[in-house]
Amino acid sequence: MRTLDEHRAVALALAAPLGAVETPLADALGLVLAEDVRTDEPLPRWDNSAMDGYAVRRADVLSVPVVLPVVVDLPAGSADEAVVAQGTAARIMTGAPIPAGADAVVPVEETDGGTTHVQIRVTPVPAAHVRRAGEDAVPGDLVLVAGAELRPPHLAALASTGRATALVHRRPRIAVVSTGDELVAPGTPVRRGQLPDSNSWLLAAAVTDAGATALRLGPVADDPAALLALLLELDADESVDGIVTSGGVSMGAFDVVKAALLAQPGVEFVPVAVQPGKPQGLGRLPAGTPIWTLPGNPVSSFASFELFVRPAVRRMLGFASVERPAVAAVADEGWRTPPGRAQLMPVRFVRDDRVAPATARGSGSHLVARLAQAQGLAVVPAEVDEVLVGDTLHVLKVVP
Ligand SMILES: Nc1nc2c(c(=O)[nH]1)N[C@H]1C(S)=C(S)[C@@H](COP(=O)(O)OP(=O)(O)OC[C@H]3O[C@@H](n4cnc5c(N)ncnc54)[C@H](O)[C@@H]3O)O[C@H]1N2
Ligand code: MOO
Repeated sequence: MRTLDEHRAVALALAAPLGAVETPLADALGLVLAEDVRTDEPLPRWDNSAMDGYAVRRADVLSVPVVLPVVVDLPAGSADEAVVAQGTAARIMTGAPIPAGADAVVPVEETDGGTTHVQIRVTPVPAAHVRRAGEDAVPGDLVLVAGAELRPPHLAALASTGRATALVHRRPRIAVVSTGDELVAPGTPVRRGQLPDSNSWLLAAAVTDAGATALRLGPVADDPAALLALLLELDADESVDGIVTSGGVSMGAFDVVKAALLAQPGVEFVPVAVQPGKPQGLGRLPAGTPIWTLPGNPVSSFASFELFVRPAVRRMLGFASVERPAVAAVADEGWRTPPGRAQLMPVRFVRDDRVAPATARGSGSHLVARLAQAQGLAVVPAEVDEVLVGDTLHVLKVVP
């Protein structure tokens, strides 16, 4: 059997960052910047007012109250090349360029608000409420660094420099194929022996949640020839960057994924010393598309995606750090773990740094109903046979 860490490394090695494309800001959230971004302009672009009020020469308002004629109105967006001559004022709104001659802004609250003449009641400090050109960044300044994930403030920074697009690593498109004759689409009647397909929804959503685009297919029947044809079609499709399957990879007489791919030289099926998630397959199809074939038990699919597929998807997106954040947490309950296999126990945080199994009967790989309670996966090493109350655990946080 392969160890958990060995298989993680093989699974991750199937992925490389995808090529960089200019992408409209509207589509760029969550993608990874592929170039440094510098500003060509000073930011702000010109001296402007931080307040709605009056631009004045401070020397004219040293003795207050004083009444000045208002020579011009400057709303935000004004291109007026106004001049405030000695003994005059301009009415100015937040963001409007400071007129030549003015060196301070008096907020409207400190005046009578007049439009032809204004009474100024307070002497401003030098340069009061003037936002200087370039005080945020000067031309040539590095604003964003290659490798950054584009979060909302990053989009604001790009827009502020005048860019409508960003050069980012392309978003991967990942096909998700669930297999099994026993599966029916959710919402359709379930006769004895059948069950609703939950894995294609789980995995497609997990792909989306990881930042990629999911192409959800299936459930497909236990017909190896038909499945192989579908997988080869996806492999040949240049818009598909990876394939994830669920089910049909263990020792069953009808294990369709294994049967379909057994003759593929680029794909291997290996038991991994982990519970849940022991039967695993992965590799490349003939045209080079990476494929991860995950076990069908829902908790196995979930844990396998987290450990073996999500990091690869994150690498395709261009992330340097591809792992979930990990925390040390204390076991609030004890449980037995399978000997000789690492365990991925779905856990919830019961108090700040204490965790308990999220599903009633532990890490059973069929316990899908309450998997949604899980906030983390406790990774218990293979050498540990029992978790005791108070033990410190390594927990991958699967929800923010
Ligand atoms: N003799 C052995 N039997 C099994 C072994 C083994 O080593 N020797 N391994 C067990 C382990 S561990 C796992 S995990 C499962 C993996 O089985 P498969 O990947 O072949 O998955 P299936 O047999 O197709 O399904 C397993 C289970 O999950 C349900 N399932 C499958 N797909 C879905 C879906 N899309 N949505 C919801 N539920 C799904 C399926 O009905 C089965 O109950 O093998 C063990 N057996
Ligand atoms: O490894 Mo299976 O995934 O235990 O249930």
